[in-house]
Amino acid sequence: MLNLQHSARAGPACRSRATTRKLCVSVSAAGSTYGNNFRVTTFGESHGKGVGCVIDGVPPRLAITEDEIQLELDRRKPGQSIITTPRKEDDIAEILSGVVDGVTLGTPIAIVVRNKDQKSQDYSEMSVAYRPSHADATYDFKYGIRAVAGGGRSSARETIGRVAAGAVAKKLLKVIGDTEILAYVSKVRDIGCSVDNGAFTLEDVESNIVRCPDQAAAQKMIDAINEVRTRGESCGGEVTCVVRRCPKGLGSPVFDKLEAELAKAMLSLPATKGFEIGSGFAGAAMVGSEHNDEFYIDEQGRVRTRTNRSGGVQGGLSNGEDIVIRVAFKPTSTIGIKQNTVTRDGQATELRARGRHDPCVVPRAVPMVESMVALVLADQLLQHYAQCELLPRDGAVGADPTVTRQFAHGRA
Ligand SMILES: C=C(O[C@@H]1CC(C(=O)O)=C[C@@H](OP(=O)(O)O)[C@H]1O)C(=O)O
Repeated sequence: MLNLQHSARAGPACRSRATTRKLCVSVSAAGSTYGNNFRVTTFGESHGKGVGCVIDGVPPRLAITEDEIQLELDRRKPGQSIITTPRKEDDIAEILSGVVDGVTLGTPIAIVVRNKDQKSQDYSEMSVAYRPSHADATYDFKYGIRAVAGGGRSSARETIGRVAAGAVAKKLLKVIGDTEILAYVSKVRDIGCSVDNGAFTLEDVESNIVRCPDQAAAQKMIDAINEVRTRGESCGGEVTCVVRRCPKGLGSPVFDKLEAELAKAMLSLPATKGFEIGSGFAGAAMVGSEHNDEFYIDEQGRVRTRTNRSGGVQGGLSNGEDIVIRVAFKPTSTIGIKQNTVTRDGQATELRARGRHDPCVVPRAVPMVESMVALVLADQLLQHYAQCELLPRDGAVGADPTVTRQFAHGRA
């Protein structure tokens, strides 16, 4: 039985039958699992005992170590620089199952990170009043209860499970197709940058604390974040992600088109408000002959496109060109500026939030974006092999010889 309340008032105080419509529906398991083949469930709250993930469907005999997972978690962890939340966590990953002597068994992989530096007293005002534009209010509307301290699962801390699972997915994609997934901060407020999407490296991204390979722009971005931070304010930005050497044919028409899956994955990250692929919204102003990516055959006999306004996806399927996406993140909603809000029992009030928060989420969002892209691609890779690579092909020029040959020879 599901109660749909039409009023914005919620919680135990609001149980009026007059405002309640009752529907009989079957309630399915909700929200914390992504993927059908490479299937990831994240668990844990920001101020609970720990957070992590369970990954089911990882192929057996994949080499993966805790160090490889830790490398990604270190890029995501709080307290890493002056422009991130000062909460101090080491975020040490423990693999509990599914891996023996650094090799996957094909059984569920469980990874846990224990929480250590919770300061739950910072949330006393927020137990009474909702933070404007935070998940506080909507979690209460939906569930009638919420983990006040740290925001529970609405905290960016939940993304630890995604990043840990993403490290495994990245490794799988690297081994199968030498696929590389790299993201960087491409905008903070209105400060953009100039980066060659075909050439930047992980070292370029990690060469400064804001994670923008354009050093001059990076300094302006850092200054802008510091300026809002010292005022108790926050600001937004954009992350660009590039996938190099993505196998052709990933994505599943019609509802699971690759860009649809990528959009869902990106917009499931905290604080996201926009998604673009290839030409994105700018494509709406072009004519067809400007926008189309003309085909040609390269020196290795592969079907390529000369331009990449499609962003590596055509007809919902990867075409082998670089996948290029952009994700917009809003300003962090928890700020140290007094704002109007309401209490849980319906009184107008003001709130100046205390606690430790990111003045801008994009520097730490970089590994989160890469991880979610990896989860989408790994899931679609397994789906593709399950359906499309069992029977021989007729040698059409569009087939992907690299990936198909590796698979056929069992080198994965
Ligand atoms: C702890 C992390 O980020 C947190 C994200 C966050 C929020 O509201 O999203 C609020 C803060 O939590 P706390 O008040 O417990 O310090 C951040 O520090 C993390 O990402 O690991």
